[in-house]
Amino acid sequence: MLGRLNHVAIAVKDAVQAAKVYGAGFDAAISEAVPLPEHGVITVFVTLPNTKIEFIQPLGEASPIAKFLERNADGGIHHVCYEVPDIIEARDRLTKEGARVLGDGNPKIGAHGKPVLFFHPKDFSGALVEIEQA
Ligand SMILES: CC[C@H](C(=O)O)C(=O)SCCNC(=O)CCNC(=O)[C@H](O)C(C)(C)COP(=O)(O)OP(=O)(O)OC[C@H]1O[C@@H](n2cnc3c(N)ncnc32)[C@H](O)[C@@H]1OP(=O)(O)O
Ligand SMILES: [Co+2]
Repeated sequence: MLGRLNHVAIAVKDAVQAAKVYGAGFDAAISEAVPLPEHGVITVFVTLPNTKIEFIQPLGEASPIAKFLERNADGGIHHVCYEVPDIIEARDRLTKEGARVLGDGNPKIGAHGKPVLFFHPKDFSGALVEIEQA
């Protein structure tokens, strides 16, 4: 049921600035900054051969990453995103195992135009986990 590692997200104050060193230092492909108001973030993606780095910057007053950045002023690894073949089946299996799905439990469309869900970090050894419909 577990697919590819779709991305590793790093929360930062300035996503464009944070991605610069990846472009200049690694000659990596950097996306445009994309605001996702429904998720309270601006995203900038760095493409790797086998996954992506997702830089996320707070957007709006109620950004879910605001407190994370208060705790980690220089930024920090925020979440990992795994692809799953069937997001509803994955949600139901994980909640049956006791993992707490965040929000109302219904998938929302994420940065790649696919349904996504998040699970509480306390149920995944301190790591915030996102799943994305492959
Ligand atoms: C979907 C678009 C895009 C995509 O890829 O497609 C994105 O990924 S958008 C990403 C931004 N959206 C989200 O992160 C949604 C899910 N996140 C949340 O709902 C919150 O961030 C939440 C509930 C995980 C934490 O919110 P907050 O920090 O405001 O809550 P607390 O301060 O009460 O924290 C509770 C507890 O969890 C620890 N914590 C918080 N964030 C993380 C984290 N990223 N990794 C690990 N642990 C985290 C925090 O330290 C608290 O622990 P405690 O021991 O109680 O102090
Ligand atoms: Co993400």
